[in-house]
Amino acid sequence: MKLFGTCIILAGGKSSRMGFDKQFLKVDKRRLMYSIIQKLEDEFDEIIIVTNKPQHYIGLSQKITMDILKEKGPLGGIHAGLKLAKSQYSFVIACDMPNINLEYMRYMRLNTSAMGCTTRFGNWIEPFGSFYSKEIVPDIESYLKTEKRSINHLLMDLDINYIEEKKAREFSPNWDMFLNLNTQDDLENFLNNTQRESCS
Ligand SMILES: Nc1nc2c(ncn2[C@@H]2O[C@H](COP(=O)(O)OP(=O)(O)OP(=O)(O)O)[C@@H](O)[C@H]2O)c(=O)[nH]1
Ligand SMILES: [Mg+2]
Repeated sequence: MKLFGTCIILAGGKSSRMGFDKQFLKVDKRRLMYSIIQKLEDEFDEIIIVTNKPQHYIGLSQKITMDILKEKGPLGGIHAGLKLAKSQYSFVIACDMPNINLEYMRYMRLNTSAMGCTTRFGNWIEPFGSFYSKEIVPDIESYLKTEKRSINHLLMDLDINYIEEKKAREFSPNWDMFLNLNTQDDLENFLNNTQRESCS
């Protein structure tokens, strides 16, 4: 089995804060999902999209799958993706992340051990833009049998390698590599900032 061949993109959320389904989010008239796929496809042997609307991906060469454990939030998506993954570790990202940093992904890949690698920010961890091992599938299953849904909380009990904030900021001083567009305001700010950058 390959160690790092798989990337999982989560696209099965409710987008309740944004008000429209974020898997169809467009930036500069282009689907953000397609930009994310393009950015990552040379880095991974397989890309798995875990979606609640598979009919919208017909014709794409990526692997499309759905949650097995439904209505459980992102951990349900990670679970379905890891089960299908061909490699031991998968890089897991969200469909609303426009600034994925490939340099940092490669750094994390080199530092992934045991059950995965994620970034720590004080007591918080960044659950997306992290590597997780297939090994954690049974842990997710037993965790989701309880009422709990928090990725942070689950990871506390697992043997994960953490990259500390200081190191991560060398790659992204303002933390924008973890930006995720949850609200209309997030989207507007992002569009304004990128326009400003491209004008300067
Ligand atoms: N497959 C799958 N993905 C999910 C699920 N819930 C959230 N996600 C994805 O997880 C990522 C992070 O979730 P959020 O940014 O909170 O998105 P969301 O849950 O759709 O948005 P809100 O309803 O506003 O919280 C996004 O890529 C979502 O599509 C789920 O139940 N299944
Ligand atoms: Mg989000």
